[in-house]
Amino acid sequence: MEGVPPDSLKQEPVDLADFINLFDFEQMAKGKMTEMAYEYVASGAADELTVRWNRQALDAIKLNPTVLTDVSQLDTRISLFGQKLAHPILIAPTAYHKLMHPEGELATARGAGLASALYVVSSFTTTPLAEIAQVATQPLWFQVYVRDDREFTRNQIQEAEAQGCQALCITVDTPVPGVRNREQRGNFRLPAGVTIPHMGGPIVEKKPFTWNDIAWIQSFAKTPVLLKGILNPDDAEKAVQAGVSGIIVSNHSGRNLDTVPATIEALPRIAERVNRRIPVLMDGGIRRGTDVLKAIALGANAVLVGKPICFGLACGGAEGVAKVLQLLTYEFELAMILTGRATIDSIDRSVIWDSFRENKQG
Ligand SMILES: Cc1cc2nc3c(=O)[nH]c(=O)nc-3n(C[C@H](O)[C@H](O)[C@H](O)COP(=O)(O)O)c2cc1C
Ligand SMILES: CC(C)CC(=O)C(=O)O
Repeated sequence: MEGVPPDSLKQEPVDLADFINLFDFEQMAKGKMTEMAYEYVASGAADELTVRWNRQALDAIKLNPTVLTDVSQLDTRISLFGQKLAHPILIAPTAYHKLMHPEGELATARGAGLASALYVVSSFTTTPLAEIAQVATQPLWFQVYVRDDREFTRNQIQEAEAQGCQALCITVDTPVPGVRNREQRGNFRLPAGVTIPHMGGPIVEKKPFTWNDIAWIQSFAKTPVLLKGILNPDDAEKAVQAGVSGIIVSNHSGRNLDTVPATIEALPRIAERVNRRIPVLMDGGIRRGTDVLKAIALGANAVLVGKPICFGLACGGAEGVAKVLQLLTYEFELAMILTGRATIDSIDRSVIWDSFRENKQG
C-alpha cells in the first residue's frame, strides 16, 4: 500500500439516505477506503478488549424513563468555557483525514458546520489549520501531541491559537503509540503527497512527558487547556490541582493500552472526584443517542465521537460527516424526549436504572 495517492480512494458516490444509524457507516466505509486506511481507523490495540468493552459497557446500562413530563421546549444547548454550542456532541481529534477522503480535514470542517458541531482538529491533520479555519463555521479546538522539542511544541500551539482555535486538548495517554497489531499487519505508511504540516513527523520519542510539561504549556497558552486521556480519578484530581480548564475521559478508543476499562465505567468515579470544579468530557464507543444521554447522566458535560466521523468522511465527505452527526443528535433528542428530559441539566443520575437496588430488593 506504500505510495498510494489519496485519489486512489474509491470515491463512487453513495446515497446517504441509505444510512440510518452510525453502524451503517463502518460497513460502507470498508468498501470505500484502502485496506490500509480501513485497518488503521477500525483497529484497536493488541487484543482489542478495551475496544469491545467501550461498547459492551454502554449497552449494559439500562435507562429509567420518566413519562408525562413537558418536553415541548427541547433544549440541547450547552456552554463550554464560555463557548455556546448547539448540542453536546463534538468531533474527536483523529489523524490523517486525507486517507479517508481527498478533501481531508476541509470536508470534516464543512461537515461540522452543516451539523453545528465543534471540531477538535488533530495535530496529525493532513491540511494546514489556516485552510481549515477558512471553511470552518463552528468553533475549532486543537489537539496537541507534545514533542520533546519544546520550541516545536510552543510554535505549534501558538500557531493553532493564531488560527483561531479556541481550546487546546493535550493528549496525555500516548507518550508512545500502543501495540497496534492490525496497523502493523496493514504496513501502515502515509501515502506519497500526504503530509502532516503541524506535526513534523511521527511520534518516535520515548518522552519524559510529565506534569511539568503541562505547567509549561499553561504558562504561555492563551486558550483553555484540557487534558485528553484521563482514566484514573487520582489523575483527575491532579489535573484540577494543576489548574487545567477541563479533562477528557478517554481510552483513545482502545487504541493505546489494551485492557483499561471502558470509559463509561471510569466516568462516574472521575466525575465524582472532580465534583463539577471543571468540565469533564468523555469519548469512546459513543454510537447511539442513548449513549450520549448515559454519558451525560453519569457526569459528562459533553461527548466526542471519533471512528464514526472517519467512516462518515470516507463514505460521503462533508455530507457524510454531517449525516453521522445529524443521526446522532437526532437520536439524542429522541432519547431526551422518551426519558422525559427537556434540558441537558435535567439529565441526571436518576435517568439510569439502578440495577443494584433492583437486585437487593429482589
Ligand atoms: C483513526 C483514529 C485516529 C485518531 N487520532 C487521534 C489523534 O490524532 N489524536 C488524539 O488525541 N486522538 C486520536 N484518536 C482518538 C480519538 O480522539 C478519540 O479518543 C476516540 O476515537 C474516541 O472513541 P470512538 O472512536 O470510539 O468514538 C484517534 C482515533 C481514531 C479512531
Ligand atoms: C498518529 C497517531 C498517533 C494518531 C492517533 O492518535 C491514533 O491513531 O490513535
